[in-house]
Amino acid sequence: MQRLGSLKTALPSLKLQPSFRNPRFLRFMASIAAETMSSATRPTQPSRQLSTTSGDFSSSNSPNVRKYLGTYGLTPPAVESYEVQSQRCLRLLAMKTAPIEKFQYLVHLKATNVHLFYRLLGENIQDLTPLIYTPTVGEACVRWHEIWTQPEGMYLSWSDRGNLRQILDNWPHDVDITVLTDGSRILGLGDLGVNGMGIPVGKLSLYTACAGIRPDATLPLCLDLGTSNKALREDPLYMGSRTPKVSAEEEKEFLDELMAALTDKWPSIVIQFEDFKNPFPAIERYQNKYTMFNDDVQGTGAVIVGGFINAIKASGVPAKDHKAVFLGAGSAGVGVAKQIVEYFIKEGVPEEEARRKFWFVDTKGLVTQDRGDKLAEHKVYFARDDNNGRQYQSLSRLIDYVQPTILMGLSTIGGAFNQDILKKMAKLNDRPIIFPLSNPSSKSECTFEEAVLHTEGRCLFASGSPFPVAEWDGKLLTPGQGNNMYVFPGIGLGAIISKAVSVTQDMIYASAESLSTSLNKQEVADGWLYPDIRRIREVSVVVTRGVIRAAQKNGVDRATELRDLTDAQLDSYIKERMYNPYNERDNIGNIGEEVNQLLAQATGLSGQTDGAKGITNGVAHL
Ligand SMILES: NC(=O)c1ccc[n+]([C@@H]2O[C@H](COP(=O)([O-])OP(=O)(O)OC[C@H]3O[C@@H](n4cnc5c(N)ncnc54)[C@H](O)[C@@H]3O)[C@@H](O)[C@H]2O)c1
Ligand SMILES: O=C(O)C[C@H](O)C(=O)O
Ligand SMILES: [Mg+2]
Repeated sequence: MQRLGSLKTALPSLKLQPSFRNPRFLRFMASIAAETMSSATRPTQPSRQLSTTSGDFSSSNSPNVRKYLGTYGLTPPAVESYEVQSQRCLRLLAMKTAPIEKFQYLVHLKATNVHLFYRLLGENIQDLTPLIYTPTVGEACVRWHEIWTQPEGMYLSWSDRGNLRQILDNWPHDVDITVLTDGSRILGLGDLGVNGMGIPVGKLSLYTACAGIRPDATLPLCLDLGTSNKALREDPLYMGSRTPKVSAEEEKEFLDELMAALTDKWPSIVIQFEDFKNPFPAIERYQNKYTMFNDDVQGTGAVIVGGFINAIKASGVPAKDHKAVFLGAGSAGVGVAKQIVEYFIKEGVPEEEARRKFWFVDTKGLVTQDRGDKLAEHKVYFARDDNNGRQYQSLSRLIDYVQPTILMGLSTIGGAFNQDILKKMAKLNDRPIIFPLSNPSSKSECTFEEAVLHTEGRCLFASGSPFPVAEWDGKLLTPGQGNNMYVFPGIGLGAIISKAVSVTQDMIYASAESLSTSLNKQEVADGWLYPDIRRIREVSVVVTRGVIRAAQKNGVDRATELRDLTDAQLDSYIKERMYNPYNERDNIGNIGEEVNQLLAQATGLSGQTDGAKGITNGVAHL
């Protein structure tokens, strides 16, 4: 094994860039971070009113503090309130026309002023989420090698095996949660190699925005195990290894080492698998040994069950009478169906009967036991044996044969639910359940507008990517967004707070049930399947509580002292632990101490306090 010293010089350093070692630059950055902190002094949510306070001695970015820092004169004279800074950001965003430009601006904002970024995101979650996450993150990943400006996470290559534990020491913060991808199935866009880093970065921003996990306690992690994407391998700007993807067996070896290394370095770490092209059954291999879950399989299953419970109620058809056709039999499709089976069982339907409510279609047509190919292991459970030797290649003919109440799309085939298919579903059902779940928007099996039009406004709809409201018969209809962002933040936070040794299936199922109960009266009255995304922090508290209770029931919680709390007490406990960019200042103490900490931290001259962490995060992520 290579010694750490030589390894560090051999690897691209994840530590501060050279400019960070320049004391003047550091002071300058410290002043920007202080600017962030100064706008974090309000204990309550900011008013919308603009104010332009200047010379405020109590502000940590006041002229006096600037003098103290030696940065007086290096920033424009005004001491700006958060509202003014926020107005500028929103204007800058509005000036940019293409979503990818807006994405780039937000990346820059997060890197230079992290607390401002999270306030802006929190206050504009509905508008900004599609820019930092699905669907824009899809385009960002496709073009990652062209638009990349600064490191935002950690990369581990196949050639690093044997040394993974030491490399983790290069990460400058303590980590509560990591999102890990090998880039091999980025949304429905295929293998994008290390360009896939956009996904862990985006998901972890949502962990912070939706569930209040501190930004500096998150680790975006991208595995560089080669890529099957030849065009990327040959692109001069590609930043990963230019080798074909390693085999499934090799990837397993690599992940075995990585899982052990991550958990050795940060014993309570929660590890979320994301956008893997299902190389091997990782959940079965790791779920009892580490605190891990696969968001695409388990998170998606949970979020769909959450909305599905409400769709079933609204459909007027009893659970036992539903039949589902799934286009796409990959990890997400099968993950969703397995959790719906669990729901049916809880509703009193025997497992065998529940299993037989599903008809899966993949590239070869209906998944049957006798179609003559060797089925991938995960498809076997749902393979039909009652097709009397008939193989269905066309979705349309399968719908005629099955007469389903539910149509789900996890196929990555944009537009697959065409007019013919949607009209058939409308003819068969009063309230057809139509869930086109593939991402990003270009891969969605249909749009909301199409679903509304061809079902005459009767569909119960949820998509993976966001769609605008649509009008039918003079009424504005709102689409549900069945995206796992409703559950993974709460699953992660629940596992962190309960210090769970593993993420059990009951914890995942609890996230679905909690989500389904989190709609308020108005949302229920309006027939929504999911709560308003603007309430996501409240919803995440409910989901987190459900996940913690399930961890306690399963006895996998290490924070056993939480067992005695009432639900109300547990909610308060959760909320108190959520990162809140408005309260950052509260952690800091007096300004002189804050500045000392900041400079000490930025120059690496002393240890850090919790308060300083918030500031250094603003600095170190530049
Ligand atoms: N809504 C959400 O929150 C959410 C969550 C997870 C995944 N997804 C989306 O689901 C999609 C699939 O993800 P996955 O992990 O299952 O991928 P996957 O690659 O494992 O599975 C894709 C499946 O689609 C099938 N397929 C491909 N072309 C087809 C065709 N022409 N006809 C029929 N079937 C076809 C494949 O055979 C495979 O079974 C992706 O677009 C992903 O973005 C959405
Ligand atoms: O990333 C998303 O938006 C959802 C899901 O994890 C996916 O892979 O599509
Ligand atoms: Mg995913």
